[in-house]
Amino acid sequence: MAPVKVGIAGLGTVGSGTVNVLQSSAADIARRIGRPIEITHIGARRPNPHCDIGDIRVSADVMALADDPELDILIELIGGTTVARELVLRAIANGKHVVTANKAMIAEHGNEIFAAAAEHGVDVAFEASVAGGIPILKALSEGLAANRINWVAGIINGTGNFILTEMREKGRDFADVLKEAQELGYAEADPTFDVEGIDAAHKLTILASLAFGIPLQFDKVYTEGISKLTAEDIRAADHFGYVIKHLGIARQTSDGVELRVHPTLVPKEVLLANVNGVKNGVMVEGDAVGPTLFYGAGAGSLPTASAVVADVIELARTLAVPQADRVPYLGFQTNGLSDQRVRDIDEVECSFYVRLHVRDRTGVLADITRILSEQGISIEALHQQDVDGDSPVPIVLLTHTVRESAMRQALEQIGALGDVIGDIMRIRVDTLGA
Ligand SMILES: NC(=O)C1=CN([C@@H]2O[C@H](COP(=O)(O)OP(=O)(O)OC[C@H]3O[C@@H](n4cnc5c(N)ncnc54)[C@H](O)[C@@H]3O)[C@@H](O)[C@H]2O)C=CC1
Ligand SMILES: N[C@@H](CC=O)C(=O)O
Ligand code: NA
Repeated sequence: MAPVKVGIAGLGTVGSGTVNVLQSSAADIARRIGRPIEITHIGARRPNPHCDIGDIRVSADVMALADDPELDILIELIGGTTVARELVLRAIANGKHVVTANKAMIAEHGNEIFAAAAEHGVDVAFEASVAGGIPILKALSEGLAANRINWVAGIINGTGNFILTEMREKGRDFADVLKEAQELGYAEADPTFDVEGIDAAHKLTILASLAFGIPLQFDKVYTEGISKLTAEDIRAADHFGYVIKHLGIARQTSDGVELRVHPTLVPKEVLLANVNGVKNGVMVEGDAVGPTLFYGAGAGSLPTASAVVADVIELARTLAVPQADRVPYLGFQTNGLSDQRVRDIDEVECSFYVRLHVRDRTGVLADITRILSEQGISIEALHQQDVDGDSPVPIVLLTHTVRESAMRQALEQIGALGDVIGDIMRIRVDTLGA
């Protein structure tokens, strides 16, 4: 049979990995599909020494791929949301299926892209966009399709998890580890996307849509990054029996869904607390299956290419299937998507870790506990560290479950006390069903 012809736009970390996997697994892929996959066109501004593209046609202008009548599938790996969106919409308009690793583009423009794809009868596959090589999107849209999903909680940014792990295990400096993550090809073009939680928010947007059958709503995700975490917090969390992880959490409640990305104290014995380095882990709790955990490399050239090529293989197997008969873009029929509301962060209920520094003066602790009690917040554990001389005294406490709005108001009042010095750190705690 004639080969399935694909074009690859972008020959960076993921693009070169995709070339390498398509080449190294060519014989097995042909055995799976019944015919070969051939890369016939690459969009790149410069060669990449990490892959050998032989005499494959190269265009500096990626739009040439969208207009190439030979291509069955366009693989978008340039990143960003402007040229990539234009490229993908143009390929769709020209009747091509699309595979992408671009979570920013799907989270922010996916609703528009899927509408265009439905109009032109083509598919858009994006497994690589969430948790790299872990087949979590396929798990949600197919493997767990029998379930009503209660919640999804995941470490979904490899760079951030790599930084937190190296800080905790080796006492390394934040900036130094971030630089290494960039050199290893884990970080986004703009690494603030990784450390400020934007990348995780893009991925959570996608996960939540596939879990709950809701439209993509990136603008509704509450997002906090990891850049303000200190070695002191990592040590204090450890003292109380927790590990700090940067989690994306999507939870179904009786009154709407919660969509939030923030550092979280997770009990040490929970499996997710032991997902380290660039690895990602995603927990999904379904009503029939109960809790499940998906683990693997969340970033990097070959692991991400694994997901890209799996999407290409699936499309190549099903080129003749009409779009209406395929797995829907978000796992639910577009006219079956729910319009339930997204809760405000102030409505969320959880327990909190709070760390602050105070002047060593009689009565300051009483002031703090009075304010907490006035807001209905009870303390589960409190640790006050001994210090020498007049140095500020670090106080760390854990609360019982409290509504976010009450915690916020209490911390505003505590912060205004004359004897509280500097910023107060508060981190949400989640036992993840344990
Ligand atoms: N690096 C990783 O581990 C992962 C990356 N992703 C996503 O995959 C996509 C690609 O990421 P990377 O390969 O890491 O980025 P990268 O920066 O290594 O590669 C992107 C390549 O596209 C090229 N490019 C950008 N705009 C172009 C244009 N207009 N015309 C021609 N070439 C253009 C760049 O020169 C670069 O070679 C992004 O959407 C990223 O978020 C997803 C999962 C993991
Ligand atoms: N920058 C991202 C790459 C994969 O999505 C990450 O570190 O997870
Ligand atoms: Na994935």
